[in-house]
Amino acid sequence: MTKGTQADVNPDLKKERLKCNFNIQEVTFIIDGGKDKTLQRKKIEDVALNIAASIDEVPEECLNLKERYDNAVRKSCVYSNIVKNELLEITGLEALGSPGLRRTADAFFKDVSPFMLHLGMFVPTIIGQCTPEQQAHWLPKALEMQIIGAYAQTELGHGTFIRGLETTATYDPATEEFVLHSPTLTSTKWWAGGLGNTANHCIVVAQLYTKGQCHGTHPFIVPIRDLDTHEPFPGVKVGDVGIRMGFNTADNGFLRFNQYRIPRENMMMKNAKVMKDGTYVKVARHEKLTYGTMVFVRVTLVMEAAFNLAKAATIAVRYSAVRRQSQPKPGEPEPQILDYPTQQHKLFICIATAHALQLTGLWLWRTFEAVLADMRKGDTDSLPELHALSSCLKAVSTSDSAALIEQCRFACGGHGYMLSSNLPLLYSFVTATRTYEGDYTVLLLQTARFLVKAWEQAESGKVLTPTVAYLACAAAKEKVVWSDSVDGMIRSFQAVAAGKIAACAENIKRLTKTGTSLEDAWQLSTVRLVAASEAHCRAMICQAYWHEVTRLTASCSASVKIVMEQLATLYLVYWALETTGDLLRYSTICESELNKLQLKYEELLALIRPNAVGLVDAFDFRDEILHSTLGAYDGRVYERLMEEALKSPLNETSVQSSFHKYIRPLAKGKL
Ligand SMILES: CCCCCCCCCCCCCC(=O)SCCNC(=O)CCNC(=O)[C@H](O)C(C)(C)COP(=O)(O)OP(=O)(O)OC[C@H]1O[C@@H](n2cnc3c(N)ncnc32)[C@H](O)[C@@H]1OP(=O)(O)O
Ligand SMILES: Cc1cc2nc3c(=O)[nH]c(=O)nc-3n(C[C@H](O)[C@H](O)[C@H](O)COP(=O)(O)OP(=O)(O)OC[C@H]3O[C@@H](n4cnc5c(N)ncnc54)[C@H](O)[C@@H]3O)c2cc1C
Repeated sequence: MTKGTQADVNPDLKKERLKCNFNIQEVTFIIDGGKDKTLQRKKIEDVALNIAASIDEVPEECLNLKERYDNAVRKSCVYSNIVKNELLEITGLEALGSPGLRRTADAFFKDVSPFMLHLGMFVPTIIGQCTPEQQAHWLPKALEMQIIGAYAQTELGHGTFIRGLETTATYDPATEEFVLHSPTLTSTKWWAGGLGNTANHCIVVAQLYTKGQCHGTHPFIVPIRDLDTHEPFPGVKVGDVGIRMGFNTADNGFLRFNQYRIPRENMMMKNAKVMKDGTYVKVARHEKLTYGTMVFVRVTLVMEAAFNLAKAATIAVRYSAVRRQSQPKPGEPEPQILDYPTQQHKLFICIATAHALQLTGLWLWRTFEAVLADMRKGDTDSLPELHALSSCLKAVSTSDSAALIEQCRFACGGHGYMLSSNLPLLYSFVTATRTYEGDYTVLLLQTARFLVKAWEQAESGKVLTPTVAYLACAAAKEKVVWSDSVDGMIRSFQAVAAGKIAACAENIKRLTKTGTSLEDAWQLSTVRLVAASEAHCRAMICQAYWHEVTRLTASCSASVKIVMEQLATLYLVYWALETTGDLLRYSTICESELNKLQLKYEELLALIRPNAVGLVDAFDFRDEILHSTLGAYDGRVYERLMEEALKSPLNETSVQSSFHKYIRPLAKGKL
């Protein structure tokens, strides 16, 4: 954070900080994943943010589309040099996935870097899908930025259904090349970030044909532009997909091939190979290992959702401490809007959800690393559970984060609608995460497949994997008695999930018994399957969040333990109240217990209130990263709004030329 002098700080914010009764730094360490991680992040920020401070002469939003793109490329090059020459020295290759790097990127780009997919997907796919020899060839070039890559999987006609992709890669043994082709309009690659004008290489996911047989989709590394002239190669047609809701500096592109040839070695061959004579050899022990990059990105998106929500919560809570409005008690001063329980209801769940997603995200990351370690030993048994876990957590975290960021904007009233608050841009960026890397509904249905199978295993008394172990109690018809203790609430959320999964399985069984095909029975059950999957995911987040809070605060000061537990309890109670219908159906909760729960919720809001600003300070965002007139550390909201307004190009002259061209002639009847 940029603290400035105490004298500059808004007096209400100053008082809030004095009220805070826990050690902010201890909470920062928990959120970052440990003291060492915080120190490393701060080191990275110190190096990168000095440069970022002077990177934009004109506010990004005042530039036209083309200028914004050029400016984003300029900044991406400056930033890449910092990463390459300074930041990677701090942490080594590990820095690529470090929170410090993610945070400092936001100081450079209010929107998105056209290089984001280079580091976000191109490099990870080289690491995940190439043989060691291929990695030795491509990785240094990519890390040195000698080549810039994109990830082109989605086509105009298909995004979700990967097996339906139409681009073909046909092996020609005579020349030992693959021939890439886009046979239809709908086979045009569409959406890839960085592809339109920036990338000179691209990972292309295409249907592989060899010896006249199709072997399904496989990834290829494809040079698409000349490294010197940057002109597209003959046989390649590439461009920008047009203006989008957000991501307008991300350079999302389209790509078509006309019988375009690449060497055989450009097939990414870790999981499958095509030999010189065209023989296809499967290496991987699991059918879906070519989907590995998507699983990796889904895992990282859970913490990405937490990060963006934490930014929005910081902006809205600080603003709510500064903003005063209305006069509920005659003759008394207008209260800070943060004192209204309805405002606390809008905002404290945002802080709690940012914690829940961050701690669940860290736990998921460790699970991912453990599965990778198993797979290196040839054991893919835990992959289905990881796919089910990462699918639903990606879906629910991105959806919750987008909805709550919009809630933060509502909580800031009219000023939240200003671009300079940064809430609109944050929302347009995050709402895309609900769609990309697997649409919300589609991913929940993937988890549902796993859950229905797990239910069948539970019913037949088989041992269940850890994340679905709770199904055993439901299958054994054990009644869950409601209790508002933390463990009691988690058990009840699990009972809701189990009840919904059981009802889906029951419905599918009923339909198939009466002659409906399994596919149709599944489709007819999908509305409930999505709801069951979401309930499972919510129960899992509640359990992981509480477990992590207990574990991580075991050696903390008492006040930190208290405030972290208050937030986690608030999260559980909030979701119990949001899902009362489900609890009434699947647990023993009754009306008096619901009333008690509502009171508990209101008490928690009051308990958290004095620590609200301290809690968002603990996210430790420097002003250069927040980019917000409403959320800066010093709370000089009105001064900053005025300063930004004066930067508008419409304030450069007191009279616009349009007055003389149109308004005056209109008034004079001469138009
Ligand atoms: C610096 C800033 C950083 C910011 C963040 C990073 C930036 C990133 C920015 C990103 C920008 C955006 C970038 C982008 O957007 S890149 C494009 C992303 N695209 C997608 O995500 C497409 C989504 N679609 C799919 O993933 C598949 O088509 C699905 C999964 C829907 C179906 O597929 P398919 O039709 O082939 O399969 P099936 O349904 O017949 O199921 C058959 C079986 O396969 C199992 N199965 C399926 N999948 C997996 C899996 N993965 N691991 C293990 N197993 C898997 C499945 O459970 C089932 O098992 P069973 O039930 O039969 O036992
Ligand atoms: C900002 C942004 C950046 C992107 N970047 C990239 C990139 O770099 N590279 C890349 O390859 N792609 C990229 N994408 C594409 C993205 O991955 C796809 O848009 C996403 O996977 C969804 O696929 P779709 O667009 O085909 O949606 P569709 O699948 O057509 O979805 C439309 C609707 O149909 C529903 N639906 C579809 N199938 C089913 C089903 N089986 N059952 C029930 N409902 C279903 C969905 O729930 C949704 O409501 C990007 C997209 C965006 C928005």
